[in-house]
Amino acid sequence: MDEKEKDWPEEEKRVELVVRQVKKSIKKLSKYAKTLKNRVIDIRKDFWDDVTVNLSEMDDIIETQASLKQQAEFLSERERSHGQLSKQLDKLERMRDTPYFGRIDFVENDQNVYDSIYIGTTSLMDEQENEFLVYDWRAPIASLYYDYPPGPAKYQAIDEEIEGEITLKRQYVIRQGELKGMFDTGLTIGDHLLQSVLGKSADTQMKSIVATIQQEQNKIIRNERSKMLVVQGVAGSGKTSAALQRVAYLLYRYREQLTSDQIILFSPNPLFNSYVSTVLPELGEDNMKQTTFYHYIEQQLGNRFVIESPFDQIEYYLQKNGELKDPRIASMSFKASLAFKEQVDHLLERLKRDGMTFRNVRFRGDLIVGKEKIRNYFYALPSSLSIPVRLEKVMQWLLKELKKIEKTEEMADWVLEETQLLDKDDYQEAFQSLEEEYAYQSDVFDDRNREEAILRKKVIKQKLHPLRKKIKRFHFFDVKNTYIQLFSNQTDQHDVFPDHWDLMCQDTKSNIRENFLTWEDATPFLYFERMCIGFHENRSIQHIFVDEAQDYSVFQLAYLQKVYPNSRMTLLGDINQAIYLHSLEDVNPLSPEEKGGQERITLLRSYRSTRPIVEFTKSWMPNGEKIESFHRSGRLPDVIEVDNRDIALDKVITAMENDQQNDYKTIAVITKTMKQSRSLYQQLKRSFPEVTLIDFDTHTYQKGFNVIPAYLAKGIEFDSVIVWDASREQYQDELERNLLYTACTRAMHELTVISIGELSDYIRKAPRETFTCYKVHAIEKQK
Ligand SMILES: Nc1ncnc2c1ncn2[C@@H]1O[C@H](COP(=O)(O)OP(=O)(O)OP(=O)(O)O)[C@@H](O)[C@H]1O
Repeated sequence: MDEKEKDWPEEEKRVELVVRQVKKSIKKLSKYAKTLKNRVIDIRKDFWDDVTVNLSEMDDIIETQASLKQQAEFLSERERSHGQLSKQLDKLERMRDTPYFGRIDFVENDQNVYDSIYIGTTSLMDEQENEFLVYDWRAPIASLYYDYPPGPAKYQAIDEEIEGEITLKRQYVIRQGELKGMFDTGLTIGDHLLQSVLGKSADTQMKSIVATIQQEQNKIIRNERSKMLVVQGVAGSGKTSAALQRVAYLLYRYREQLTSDQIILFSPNPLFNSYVSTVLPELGEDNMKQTTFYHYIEQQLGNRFVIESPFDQIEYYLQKNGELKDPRIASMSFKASLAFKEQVDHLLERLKRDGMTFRNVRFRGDLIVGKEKIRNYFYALPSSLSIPVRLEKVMQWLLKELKKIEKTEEMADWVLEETQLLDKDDYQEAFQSLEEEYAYQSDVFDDRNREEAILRKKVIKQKLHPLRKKIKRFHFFDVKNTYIQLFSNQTDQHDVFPDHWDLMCQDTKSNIRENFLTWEDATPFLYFERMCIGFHENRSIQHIFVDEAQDYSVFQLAYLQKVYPNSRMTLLGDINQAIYLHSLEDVNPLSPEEKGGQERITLLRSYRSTRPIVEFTKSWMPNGEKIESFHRSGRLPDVIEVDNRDIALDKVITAMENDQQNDYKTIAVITKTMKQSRSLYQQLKRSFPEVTLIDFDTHTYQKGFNVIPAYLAKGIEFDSVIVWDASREQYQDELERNLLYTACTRAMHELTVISIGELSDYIRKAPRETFTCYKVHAIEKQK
């Protein structure tokens, strides 16, 4: 009998004991929660009984207000406590099922007794509240479990480092409050357990990985030092999982200072938002804010511009097969480059001396302040002042000018005419202010004139209101015409003009004048505008997480850093999955070049896919030999080369039928473009009416069959993936290769790649033993 078997009865007893304690705590808390709930209901019901309302004298009014405030605070304090209790109860409910998942026996140096530390998703004390029955996985001591194999180990307690030895490291499978299995493990936590977790079906919601966090992932989760943490992780290495556990860790570690609304996650697409939305609540934490960069830009500029989405941009690129001779594609590449950012910064520098363009300020068609005058005022301000400060001063000056207009126009005839058009409420208000005035001056008997004066003031205020608002929003500054100075033939801006320069200038100018921003223009324009009028800094956000960070341009990251100056950044991505032209720049945050001011963690092991899928996909990627697979077995990927679309469709249908027989829950047919997805969907619907098409606006996806373009599948995974048309014609350049890699690496258990015509050269590079190849010719089909 080995140690483990010997311990089984004792371990079983301990599970029972802890579950009993959990149940007791649930009972106690439920009782308390019920009382609190009733109390809240009572307070709400009797709210007014306990408030002293007396409005006769000023003193009474103040007293009433104070009494109201006190009562409201009392109520909200109870409501808050009730909310916290409910959360605590939810955590305990989860513990009733799985109270803990791991244990280490740790003996501190210079002591001779070991402590058994049991680790679960939440801490639990014994009844006397003397001892921890279970430690929260985020507690300092729990880091031992993730960081060390049995042997010498240390951890950072609040104010000291504690060294000692781990004498046992054990993993449990506890379900429905019963011990089902246990394993003693080395460094890799529960290879055995990981196998079984990863072998399960993919879900439409991501899972929490607390029980099996790996050492490298733990470094990401518990990193507290870096202002900028960059994680380069191969496909399926657990970047997103680690990021979410990191959010949970930070919320626990800094629970006194940090709340979930001080954390933002920038995710790649709306689908992904819902995919990860359950992880934190599963851990008993509130979700952080989540957005996509596109959504964010839309919020900033969407009321003034129509903004192309990144997905439309990528569609354009893919449909043109990345043809660099295409002027639009040349423009995308140029506008995302560091060279262009330098030009924008150069223009901003020049604008300090010259070049700011303004608009005339007019009121009812009359010129109030001309653009030249504004320009002169701006450039007469001390040049030591920044552009935003000078614009602010111009704004103040213009507002003063408006005040003057208010005075001079008051007696104009048009104002009197307009008073007739005021509505009932305005008259009522005027009447009231007259009454108040007369209350103090009972000898004045000039009400007609006084009323007219009040109404005139009202009219002029109302009429000037929109203009005042515009001035406060810097409408007098002609940002569009100032920005498009970048697109001229001025030689001080360029050493060499990029390809298709004239056409690029023409298109950019006309788009911007028509209030349309292509995706490549959107962030540079916004960056430029904010550098002029000032950034609305958000100082409350403490942490930003950027997933798929390889797809962000220099502008986008520079922008985020400016808007969230107080925030620490965690950038997660995979250079091999870069699918935007700008991602190929050296400045890509995930590119291997060392950059100052960052800490870098690299994840090389892929957990998502079976070993055969990882071996196949890595063989055609640069530095692929560094990618490690987790030893999970599976079938070799099928690669099917056919010579026409009809046979390809047949093959997709057969693969889908097989997936159905294998009982796979989530199956995706992944295409290169949206256009392909749409047409394939129409055809597949005839054989599988339940198939779903995922497009730009899909926010959640269902189990079953999905048809989806590769760039929308970023970040998510499926049991089985069928890649539609991986032919040479479709996948040629570097971005297309990355897209193909992204598509194939979405598969957890099964991968089928279909090519109409000759296979893409990338796949041809894969060693023959990494996939099963079939060639199906039309002639064979006719037989
Ligand atoms: N330590 C772990 N324990 C259990 N499962 C894990 C672990 N790490 C990763 N996984 C699983 O591996 C899969 C991939 O994880 P995740 O999506 O976080 O990877 P990723 O690096 O963000 O992938 P990609 O860049 O390809 O989108 C998920 O199913 C996740 O649950």
